[in-house]
Amino acid sequence: MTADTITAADSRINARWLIPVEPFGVVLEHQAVILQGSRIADVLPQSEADQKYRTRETVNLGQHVVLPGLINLHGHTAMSLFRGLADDLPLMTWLNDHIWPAEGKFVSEPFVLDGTRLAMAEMLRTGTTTFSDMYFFPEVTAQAAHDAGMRAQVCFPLMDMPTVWGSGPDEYLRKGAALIEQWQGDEYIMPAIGPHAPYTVSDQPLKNAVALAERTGAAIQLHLHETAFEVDEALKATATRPVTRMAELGVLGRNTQCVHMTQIDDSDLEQLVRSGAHIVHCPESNLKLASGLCPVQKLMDHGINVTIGTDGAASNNDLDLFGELKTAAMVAKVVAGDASALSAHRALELATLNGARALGREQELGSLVAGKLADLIAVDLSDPFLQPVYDPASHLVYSNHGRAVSHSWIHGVPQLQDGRLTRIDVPDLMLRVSEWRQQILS
Ligand SMILES: CSC[C@H]1O[C@@H](n2cnc3c(O)ncnc32)[C@H](O)[C@@H]1O
Ligand SMILES: [Zn+2]
Repeated sequence: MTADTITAADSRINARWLIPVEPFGVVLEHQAVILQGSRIADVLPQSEADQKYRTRETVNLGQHVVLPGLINLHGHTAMSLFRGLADDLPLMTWLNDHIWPAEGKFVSEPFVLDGTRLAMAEMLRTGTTTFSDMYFFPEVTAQAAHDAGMRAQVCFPLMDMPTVWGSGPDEYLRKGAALIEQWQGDEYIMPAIGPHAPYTVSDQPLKNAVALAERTGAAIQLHLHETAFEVDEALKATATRPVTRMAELGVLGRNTQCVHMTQIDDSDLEQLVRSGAHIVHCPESNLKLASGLCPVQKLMDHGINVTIGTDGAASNNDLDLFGELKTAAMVAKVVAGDASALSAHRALELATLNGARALGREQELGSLVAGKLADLIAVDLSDPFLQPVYDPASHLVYSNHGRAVSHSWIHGVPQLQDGRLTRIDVPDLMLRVSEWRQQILS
């Protein structure tokens, strides 16, 4: 090998194990990931990398598993500041009697900035590199994510009722269109449309949202069939199931992400398959609010793209996507009556490649393949709670809970190094969080 066959690159990450997600189900050993700028230049055995690359820096991760950064496809990011404020309640009591009054009182631009930073710190510490948000002041969330170097789909809220962000649907759509115009084409921020739910948005704003999505290419994300109550009330009022109403209004399509979907009959299933819509499974929120259970394996067996989200920290009550994967795998097995449902590798796919597909970015994100964007994480398997290692994929889903995530890179930029955040000032953030706590308690 001569010097001119050696390629210069920015960084090299050596890891004991690597799960590329593509091809499916593979665990490689003693691999090197080569980063150049924002992209993965190569993934190859360490012995070959020695011959082929010279890099400015090398990160040696001797007992770690490297995998694509996780994608949390549904949350209300700033609601981290409401974590633990109202527990042990069903959805509509939780919203009507506790959360919506608190939002009316406290949610503002500074609240969203600090709540988003708190959520991003937690997500980065536990392996998430891309998140989706649906909340008030989305322009603040988008800027905060961009400043922190996190990738985010930011869905502006759309509801009939006035809120802290505007007087009603016309204003939300006007501000939302400006958000889309500002951020469309950005590599980090994906602006999107967030109709809250069928029971809070009437037909005309939904039609306007569909028109905006068609005009701009922005995705639509909405809560759908979260509870049996939602479906029963719609049937009583209109004799139509919400999924059917959404299909008739043109809301369901390949660029639509339906969050929750715990209630699915045969006609719903058929319409979901036909539309190509994606499902965002949020098992811990569904369990805590006693909303219901999404039949993940059945949806996947019908070819529907299923992804995963935590929902907000006020209904979860954490943003640890590894914990969510464990819950998803456990619940899927019971719901299907089949212990082989949602295996560890399939669960990892939910939070990586399937999430990327729902965002329309599966060519760029979701797996460790040369040419894709360098969004990746490392999990340290050397701790006693992860020993011995027979199968790293098993440990990631069934034993880890995000505690062992040690490193992450987004767009090739280090975000987490040996468990320390590089771009978020945690002591300053903690002061602000404690001030919010005082204010909310008073
Ligand atoms: C329009 S901004 C988002 C809006 O949604 C509320 N919310 C949070 N979690 C849920 C959920 O599980 N189902 C329905 N609505 C939810 C949040 O408090 C905001 O008001
Ligand atoms: Zn939600």
